[in-house]
Amino acid sequence: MDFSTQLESLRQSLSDDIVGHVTEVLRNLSSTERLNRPVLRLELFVEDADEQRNDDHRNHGDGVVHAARRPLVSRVFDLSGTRVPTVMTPPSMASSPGVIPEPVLPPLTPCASDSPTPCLGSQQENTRRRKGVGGLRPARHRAVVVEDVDSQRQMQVPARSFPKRAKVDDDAVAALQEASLGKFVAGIWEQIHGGVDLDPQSSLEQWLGAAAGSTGNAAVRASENTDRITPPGFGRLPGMAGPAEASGSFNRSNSFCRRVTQASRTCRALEVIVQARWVEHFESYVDMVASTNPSMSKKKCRKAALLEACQDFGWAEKDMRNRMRIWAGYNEIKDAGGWVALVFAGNGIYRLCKYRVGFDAESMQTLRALRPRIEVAADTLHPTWRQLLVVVGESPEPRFTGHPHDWVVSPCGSDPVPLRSTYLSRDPLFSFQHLDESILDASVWGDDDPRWVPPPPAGATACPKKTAFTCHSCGQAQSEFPKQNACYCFPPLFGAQKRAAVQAPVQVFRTSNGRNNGLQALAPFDRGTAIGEFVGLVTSGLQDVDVMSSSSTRAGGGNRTYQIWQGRQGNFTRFVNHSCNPNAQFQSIVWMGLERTVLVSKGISAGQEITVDYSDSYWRGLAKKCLCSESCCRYRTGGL
Ligand SMILES: C[S@@+](CC[C@H](N)C(=O)[O-])C[C@H]1O[C@@H](n2cnc3c(N)ncnc32)[C@H](O)[C@@H]1O
Repeated sequence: MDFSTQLESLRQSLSDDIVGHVTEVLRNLSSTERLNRPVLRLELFVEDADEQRNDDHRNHGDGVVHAARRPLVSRVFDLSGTRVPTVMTPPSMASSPGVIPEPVLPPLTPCASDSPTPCLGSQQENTRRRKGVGGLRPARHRAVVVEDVDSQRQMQVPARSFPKRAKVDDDAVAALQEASLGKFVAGIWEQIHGGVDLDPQSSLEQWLGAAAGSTGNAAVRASENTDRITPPGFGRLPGMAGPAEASGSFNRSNSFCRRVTQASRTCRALEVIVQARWVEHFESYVDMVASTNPSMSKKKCRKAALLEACQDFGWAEKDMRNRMRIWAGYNEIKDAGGWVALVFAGNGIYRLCKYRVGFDAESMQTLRALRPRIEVAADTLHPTWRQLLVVVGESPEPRFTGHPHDWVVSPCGSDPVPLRSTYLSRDPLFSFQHLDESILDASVWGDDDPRWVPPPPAGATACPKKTAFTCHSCGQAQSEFPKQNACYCFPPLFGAQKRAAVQAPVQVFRTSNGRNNGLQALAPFDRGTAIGEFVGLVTSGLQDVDVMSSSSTRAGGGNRTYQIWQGRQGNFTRFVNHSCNPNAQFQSIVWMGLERTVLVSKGISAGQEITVDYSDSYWRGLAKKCLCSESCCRYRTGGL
């Protein structure tokens, strides 16, 4: 019997006997009653003890992760009654121990109906069925700071463990792969959301400035600005300067290199759109030659045009043909995905058009359906990108203006519609202000932010640097300055890696099954990755509207409860729907003394809807049916 057959047979017998016993015993343990959905994760490994000593070197020199290092058995059993299908753990996750953190959404009270408009009700426990209420702005009887909101429709952050980050698979063998349309589209989203600057005017200035700086040639100095653009002494490495100078010189080099890179990126986009347009010129010229020479075959007309082009370009016919084939690919992409797909294409476009893997009618149809969505993202995040199109005679006017999430896109490719229009039937006064940071409801809190968590007394911290703020999770120093910050729990939301200009790659989309809007991931989010902070109005005392309810500990002890309401102000986390089998969850964290709520991925692929579990406290007594369509749906017949 070979090794893999032996493993399979061992796996079978272990699964059926041992697992059955353990599950039965645990099912009756009273300690599991405290868990919402207790699960047992069982992982068995067979390992070579010698090999374990070299644990960091799991790639055995042949680039292959040996089968024995993967779990022999890896299964998750639902102890609440339902057996969850067997999950084979991938090698990269093989070492993550423990139970899968279940997404228990903080008792976020669901947005009653899809209307973000709240109504206030009594603060007493209300157990009868409620109807979702739409209507006017929330009226507060009185701005009351409640210490403990005991009401439904309040989301709370679960006191659960944070979904661990996926382990980087160091053993993965890097292999060159041919580009496919899927990768091409992923590259477009990456370009758009990655902070690339495609403003032709500034790029040109930067390019000239860079050229002047690097050649020292006065003839190419862009302007008197050149000295500002090109860092003095770029040819000198920071190590050659004294420590005092090194940091400043490094920062200037970073900025210079970034600007040159962006300028060359813009030039590349120009090159591709011009080449795509040239193909149209060529075809049009061939048609013209054919119409003026009716006796010539089409083939001969093409050949004549080709030879003429070869002469003008100064290239051999073979080179010209090879290039034309790739440029024709650019043109096909432009026809399906629009100019935007070319401008924001990464380097992958060359390989895609060269090898044409998956370059078929179906792929082009997919790209056609994506085009309006890509345009929404490009127009709103890079409002000047269309100025590049002037070179190919197209209008520089954006089609979509405003914030990226002012538009609701459709998976089928129909035109995006304004966000507001999707709420007007329920709430004629609907408006939504996009926030980067939560704002404090001064009528309730004055300037006393209830999210403030006092730092521990000096000396009580495990942080060696003894800075004022330490992370409650990792115990490391928190700072907005890269050199002082040692907490990397929530990049890119907080701390040194925070990139304010970069928007999370998500879009608000129209759901097809009556849930109004939802949030879709455009790029994958690894398990444990922070997607965004739940921001809105920090207030208190709202009833019968969807709010995130949290409480912080006062300096002198005791809790105070506050709510974050996203009805009129907030960010994209406002559009996350509930699922009984969610792929994200909310997590409470403290960043530099302020409690924050973060939407964290449990493992999300590009194109998936992002969902969380609103929890029982959200659905309890609610006259609404869950439409998550999961087989494990708990509320398909309505609230509990
Ligand atoms: C926080 S909002 C989510 C965004 C919302 N779909 C929208 O268009 O504004 C919560 C509301 O979405 C709807 N919703 C979310 N998940 C749902 C689900 N699984 N089934 C039915 N309705 C859901 C409910 O109307 C709920 O009040």
